[in-house]
Amino acid sequence: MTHPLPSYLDAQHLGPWGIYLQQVDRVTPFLGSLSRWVETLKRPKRALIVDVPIELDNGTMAHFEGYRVQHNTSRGPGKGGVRFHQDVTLSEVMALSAWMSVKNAAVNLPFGGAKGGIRVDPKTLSRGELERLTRRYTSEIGIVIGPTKDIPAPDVNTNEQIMAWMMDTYSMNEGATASGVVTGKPLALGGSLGRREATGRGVFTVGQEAARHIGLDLKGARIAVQGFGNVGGIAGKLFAQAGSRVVAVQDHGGSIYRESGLDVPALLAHVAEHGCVRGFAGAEVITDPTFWSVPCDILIPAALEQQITPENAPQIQARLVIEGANGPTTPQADDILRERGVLVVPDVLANAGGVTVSYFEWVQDFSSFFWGEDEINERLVRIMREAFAAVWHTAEQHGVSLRTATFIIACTRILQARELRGLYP
Ligand SMILES: NC(=O)C1=CN([C@@H]2O[C@H](COP(=O)(O)OP(=O)(O)OC[C@H]3O[C@@H](n4cnc5c(N)ncnc54)[C@H](OP(=O)(O)O)[C@@H]3O)[C@@H](O)[C@H]2O)C=CC1
Ligand SMILES: O=C(O)CCC(=O)C(=O)O
Repeated sequence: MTHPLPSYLDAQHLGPWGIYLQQVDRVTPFLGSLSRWVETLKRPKRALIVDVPIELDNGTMAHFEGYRVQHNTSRGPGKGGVRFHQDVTLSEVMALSAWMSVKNAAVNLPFGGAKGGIRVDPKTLSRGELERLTRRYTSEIGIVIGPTKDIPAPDVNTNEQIMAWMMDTYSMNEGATASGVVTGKPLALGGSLGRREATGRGVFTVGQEAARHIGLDLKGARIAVQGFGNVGGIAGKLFAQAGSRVVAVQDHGGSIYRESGLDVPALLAHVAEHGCVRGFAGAEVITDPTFWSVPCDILIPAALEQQITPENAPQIQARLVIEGANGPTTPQADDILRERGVLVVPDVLANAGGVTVSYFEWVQDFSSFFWGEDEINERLVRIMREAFAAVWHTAEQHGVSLRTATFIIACTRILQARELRGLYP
């Protein structure tokens, strides 16, 4: 017997988790007999909320709320990043963990889905405070993570240094160095070549494939990017290297535009120095709402969820949207874009490059044998291309969007694993 979902698990509940549930509803008719088990996708396996108290530099105490959610582990240990952001909520982390289950299955990695986060604006913390926060959070979630249980990685506002502190804290508690407990580590601690660039490289690779399918030449193609951090910055760089023109970029600091194309290396250097695109000399400033209607061929949302909405979807000029971010497009906006003939390469496929190289890192840590960068990039590109081809074929076969096609492939794999493991009567 199935009880009604609690309100925070309800599809009508606005927010990322509600969006994820609507996506599951859309895939269910395509799951055949496996649709009997679809309820398992509609609730996380395990959700941990932790209090993270730290001493601030001024001697006072502060308490932050942290989360680690394991959505599904049918296909392997939980895998997914950790986000430090002032707007992080349990519902958001639940959705991000579920998208990890789908993503990992879509590119056929032997992982389930998990995600973590702390509700904090890390920009307000000193380095020492950030380290104490990271270590206490790791200690608190230490009861559910581990190299064969659940392996965190970087996400928004987290990086190699934070992964190093997480690895060290977990190892201290275990009494042995456990490099496989997190990925996205510095190279000197068992990190992998190519991990930092992997998500952007994956975005670029599926972009190449999608552009080829719709007859869009990347040379001279105009690109708009929202979010110029790890994902958006690297993707922008790779498109520019391929001869595309990055004409518009938006981050928290504002939006900038240059019809003939921004100088991407100079913009990356500016962001590294100043923290945002504001003040970049070689561009005109545009308003944030105008960003969505700039003339462009490819739009890459690479910031946060729910950025492409029914309000701005009708204005988008691009023929192709490649979702670098997780959950950037609401289901209603998805429908508007589809009706308008805009092709959307969904997050659960487009940004899978990061976790794919995280998988390589995890394998390298276990074998204590490290691969060369060319080998890593070749394997990454091959996996992304094969996954894209399978999704394209499934979309044509069923007459559905690339998002629903990716969900068909991934949810079938997850539910088959569930069934084979005999978790059902
Ligand atoms: N890192 C990874 O390997 C992966 C990341 N992703 C997803 O990609 C997205 C970006 O992550 P990542 O690049 O790692 O994060 P970063 O922290 O490196 O960068 C985030 C970027 O988004 C910008 N941003 C944040 N909020 C807004 C906003 N409201 N409007 C405009 N810009 C905003 C930030 O600007 P500012 O600095 O000014 O705040 C920054 O440029 C997230 O959705 C993440 O989940 C997906 C797969 C893997
Ligand atoms: O590299 C990883 O394990 C996870 C990356 C991630 O958080 C994501 O794909 O959203």
